[in-house]
Formats: sequence, C-alpha cells, structure tokens
Amino acid sequence: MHMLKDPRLVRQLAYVNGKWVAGNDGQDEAVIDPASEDTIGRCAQLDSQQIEQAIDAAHAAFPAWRALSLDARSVILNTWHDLLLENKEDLARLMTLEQGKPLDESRGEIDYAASFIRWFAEEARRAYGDTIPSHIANAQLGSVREPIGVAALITPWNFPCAMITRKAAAALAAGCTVLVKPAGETPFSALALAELAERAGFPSGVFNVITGEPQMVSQVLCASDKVKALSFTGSTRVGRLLLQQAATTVKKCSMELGGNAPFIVLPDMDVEQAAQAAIDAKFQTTGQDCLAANRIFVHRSLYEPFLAAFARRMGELTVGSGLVRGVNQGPLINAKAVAKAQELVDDAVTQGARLLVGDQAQAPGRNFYMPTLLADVTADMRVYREENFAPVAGVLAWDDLEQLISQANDTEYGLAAYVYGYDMRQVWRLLRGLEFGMVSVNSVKMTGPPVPFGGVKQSGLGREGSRHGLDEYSQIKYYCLGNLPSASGS
Ligand SMILES: NC(=O)c1ccc[n+]([C@@H]2O[C@H](COP(=O)([O-])OP(=O)(O)OC[C@H]3O[C@@H](n4cnc5c(N)ncnc54)[C@H](O)[C@@H]3O)[C@@H](O)[C@H]2O)c1
Ligand SMILES: N[C@@H](CC=O)C(=O)O
Repeated sequence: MHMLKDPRLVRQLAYVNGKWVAGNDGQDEAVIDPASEDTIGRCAQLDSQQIEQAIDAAHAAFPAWRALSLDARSVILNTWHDLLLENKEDLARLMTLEQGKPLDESRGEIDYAASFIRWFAEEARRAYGDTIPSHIANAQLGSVREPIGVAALITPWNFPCAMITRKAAAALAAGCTVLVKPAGETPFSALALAELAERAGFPSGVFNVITGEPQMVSQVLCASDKVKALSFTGSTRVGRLLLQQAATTVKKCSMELGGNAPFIVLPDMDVEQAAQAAIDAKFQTTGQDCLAANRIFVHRSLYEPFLAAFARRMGELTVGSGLVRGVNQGPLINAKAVAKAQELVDDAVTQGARLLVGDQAQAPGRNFYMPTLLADVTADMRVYREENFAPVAGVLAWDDLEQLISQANDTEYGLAAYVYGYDMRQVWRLLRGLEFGMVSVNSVKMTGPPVPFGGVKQSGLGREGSRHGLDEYSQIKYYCLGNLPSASGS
C-alpha cells in the first residue's frame, strides 16, 4: 500500500452517506494479497443495523438526485471518469495487490471501468420515452422513463472495478442512488472508487459502498422495500439464491452470472492464428473470467496441429506475482480455487484426457496454478461441464457441424461463445444456432460500453452496457391525457 502515490485512495472503512464508517464494535476482516499471502489491510464489516442505515441514506438521497438535471448528473459522472484515469496507476496497483492480476491487466481494467462511466453520462441524455398514436377519442398517449429508486449492486472479485462501474454508472445516470456491496476479497478497489466519487462531487448518500458478511448484507438488502433494484454479478449458484430472496419484495433483478464458453475452430481456419486466439481467450485474467474459453472445439482435420501450436504458445505464459514485469499469469484468488482446478484436472485425466502441458510442481506459491492443457476432453468430465475459472484449457475434436452445435449448447450456461473461421455459411449457422447471449467471430475482444453484455439460460437476466443498460435502472411510466379538445387523430 505504501507504494501508492496517493495514500488517501486506500480506505479501510465503508462509505455511507458521505462518511467513512467503521463496523460497530470495530468489526473488520483481513484483505489478503493472493500472490504473497500477506495481509495488505483490513476492511470494516458493517452489521445489519448499519446496512439498514445505509439503505435509509440512499433512500433519502434519491429525490434530490433524480431531480437534478441530466447535465448536472453528467458533469459529476464525467468528473468521476476523469479522476479514475488520473489515478490509474494507483488504482491498478491496488487492484493487483488485492486481486492478483498482472499490472497491465489491472491498468486495462481501469480504462475499461472508466469507459462505462463516460458512456452512461452521455447515454442518459438519450433515455427517450414514446408518443403513442391514440386509440382513445380526444386523448394523447405516451410514456416517460423514470429512475427506479435505490439500486443494490453486488459484485465479484475477478473484475473489482469494472463490474462496479458498469452497473453504478448506468444506475446513477438514470437517476438512481446506489449501494455497492463488493466481494470481500477485493473491497479496496471499490472503496477507492468511493473516494474518487466523493471528490467528483456526488452528494451524500448517492454512492455508498457497504462492506460486510455477504449473506447478511444480501438478506437485509433483499428484505428492504426501499431497495427497488438488485443487480448482481457473480456465480450462478449465488444468483439463484439472490433471485429467491429478491422475490419477497419483487425487485427488478439483473443477473450477470457464470459462463462455460465454447471456442469453435472451423476447418478453414489458420491453425497458428486459432491457437493464439484460443490462448488469449483462455488465459486472460489467469482463466478467472466469465468469458474464458472453457471448452475448445477444433475440427478434426486441424486437431493435432492445433494442440501442438497451442502447447508451444503456452511456453510464453509467465507465472508469478502480478507486480513483476513480464508476468502474464498471476495467482488464483485463493487456495480453494487452486484445489478446485486440481480436482478438475484429476477428474479429466482419470477419465482419459491427455495431460499435454501442466506441472504443478513449478507453481511459485500456494495460490498459483500452472497453465494446463488437456486434450480429448469429453462431455462427462467436470472440466467440460463446470466453469473452471482457472488456467486449464480443455480441447476436443469435432466432425459434424450440427452435432457440434448440440454439444456446445449442452450446458446450463449461455453467456459467450467464440467462432474462428471464414466459411460464411458455417459461421452464420453457428451464430444463429448457438444458445449464448454473445457470439464473437474471429475476435477475442468482444466487450465494451456500446455492447449489450449478458447471457441467456442460467448465465443471467438483463443486459449491461449499451443503450439497454439503462433499462435495468429505469421504469416506463405510461400516461393518458384524456378529454382533450380535438386531440383525436391529430
Ligand atoms: N456474467 C458476468 O458479467 C460476470 C462477470 C464477472 C464474473 N462473473 C461470474 O462470477 C463468478 C466469480 O465471482 P465470485 O466467485 O465472486 O462469485 P460469487 O457468486 O461467489 O460472489 C459474488 C458476490 O456475491 C457475494 N456472495 C457470495 N456468496 C453469497 C451468498 N451466499 N449470499 C449473498 N451474497 C453472496 C460475494 O461476496 C460477492 O460480492 C463466476 O461464476 C463468473 O463467471 C460473471
Ligand atoms: N470479462 C468480463 C467480465 C467477466 O468476468 C467483462 O468484460 O465484463
């Protein structure tokens, strides 16, 4: 922490109603650097009464925030955006310390996080309603969009800034006030965002970061009638629980959940290009990415050359602390994640997968998992069925396009899919046949503010980013102005 240029960005207290708040009775929890396993700080743990107080503060701040002009809200959002970029180096370092990802990836995430703020500061100006041709005599019909109210935003540790800004910027721009509950592993990035939000001029109670025991916090948020929207990014398992909890007060729910992305290589694809793209799609964020290629399907005619090219290119992966220059594979978030990766690999090898690359004896620490390549993966293996969230690549061969589509769709998940190849007929068939919310053809990069990000099936509900991102935080009010003189047909 002493390495930051601006030490005031390191906040260990929650941020509620414009104040830094300690847990009642001084409750706090250690935050660990997953690379060194050192404690880098402690984070306040609020109790249920304090969560209620935070909800009250956000609720009280809502009328004045929604009443501000769009221009005034945009100015504050744009200032927040600029502050993120001005403090990029510190924010990136903080992220690497608590999350583990290589510093360059953290810098990239700060740019990415900031880009959503600028996007929604502009997009809110285009939150149009409708005029509706009237079927009622002498009436004018239409609709306007209104902010939904207090929004609770619960976020994961793998993208500690961007998953917050993609939600918060949309909610704030729409006129909502927010309560952010970051993951316990990565609270400091969220609290640094709060420090910058304060400097940007958000009025007290508009942007709050509440830290505490996850189940208790979500129960209090979900039980409160003052919280009108719940936006969650995280695992499908927890998403299901939250949907049940939110049902009691019928909240508007947006769910960005797990993935099990197929990466499909068509027979006309260049093997080296496909192998590099698959490496990028698999190993970004050390495999801890909801978009990570989880099942790599390669046409049988290219299968062995692809495996050879993939294995050779894995030699360029360097494992170590994210703070060290040249490292592109950081630690996993904790030892539990390492144990899960090992279980999946063991299960696959026991069931006949070939272990082509991967030697855990080389791991530089308890929380590191060495990049691993498994060939001849089958649908019975856990590595195929589960989101592995680790640098473990499972590859299999395919022969028939229709069979491939059924195989790729044979998962409860439906977030993202990749297709590599140029035969338009095959590409189009896949694009329409794959049951995934996002399909990217010949590009690993697919995300960004203009994109409607989200999944189908049990990967989620709703869309973030794009013009649709505002929908999660606004509601349509229809109006009928009746008994007007000579309005009919005009
Ligand atoms: N679709 C997307 O946009 C997207 C983006 C990033 C991550 N993810 C998914 O997130 C998962 C990894 O993140 P994670 O391990 O932090 O997920 P997680 O579901 O364990 O935790 C996410 C959030 O929920 C909280 N939480 C955990 N258990 C809870 C409970 N029982 N009740 C209430 N809250 C609880 C956590 O503290 C955290 O804030 C992966 O499945 C990944 O695919 C999805
Ligand atoms: N990489 C994703 C986050 C998933 O973990 C994104 O861009 O939103």
